[in-house]
Amino acid sequence: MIVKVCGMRQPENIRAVEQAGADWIGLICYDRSPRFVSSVPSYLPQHSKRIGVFVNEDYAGITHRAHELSLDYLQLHGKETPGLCKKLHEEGFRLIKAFALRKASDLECTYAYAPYCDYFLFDTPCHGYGGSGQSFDWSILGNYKGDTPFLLSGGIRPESLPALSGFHHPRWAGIDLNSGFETAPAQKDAKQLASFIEQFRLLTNK
Ligand SMILES: O=C(O)c1ccccc1NCC(=O)[C@H](O)[C@H](O)COP(=O)(O)O
Repeated sequence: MIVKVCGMRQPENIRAVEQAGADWIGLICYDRSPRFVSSVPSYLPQHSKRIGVFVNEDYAGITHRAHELSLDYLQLHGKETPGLCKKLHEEGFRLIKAFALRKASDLECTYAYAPYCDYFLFDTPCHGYGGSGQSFDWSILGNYKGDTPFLLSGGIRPESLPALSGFHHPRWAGIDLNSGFETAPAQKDAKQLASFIEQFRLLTNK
């Protein structure tokens, strides 16, 4: 299972979260977020994959930051079109498309993105696009019949372990952690994360 820790910014905290066992570390490239990464941190993940999170950014803006931060994956978290995903995919970028799920029919639009995306990320609808700390009804995912693997996101916190151990889906590939492990915006509790990640791996056996 992939464990992504999103919304990181501070160099020493990035290093600590990497050592805590995060497979992927998310850097928010959206200037309206309290977790916005405005410049290049003096330490960037060396072992964890680097994920850049974008909201309704244009092609030039995305590719500029992808090169600047040497991103491994681009997470598109807004209303990006399948056409933009196609263009980025054809340029060799690896993509994660995020979808906010309110109801089962919200899954229908995911299929148009499947040819261009390596992963989907299913999150909670909210005003600011992400990092809300709220979870959504995971039972909706029983209706997801696609082949693209997905990360479960939105409001996952230390107390979520029992619910995660009861969640099953053939395309479930990992979890995305953010505000549930924060001491301040973009500042994560690395000790709490290390303990959670260890227990999650034991529970899911992966
Ligand atoms: O984290 C943000 O501030 C953010 C802002 C705008 C778009 C996306 C954002 N975060 C992306 C993520 O992948 C979050 O981890 C995801 O929304 C879950 O966050 P949380 O509910 O706090 O666990």
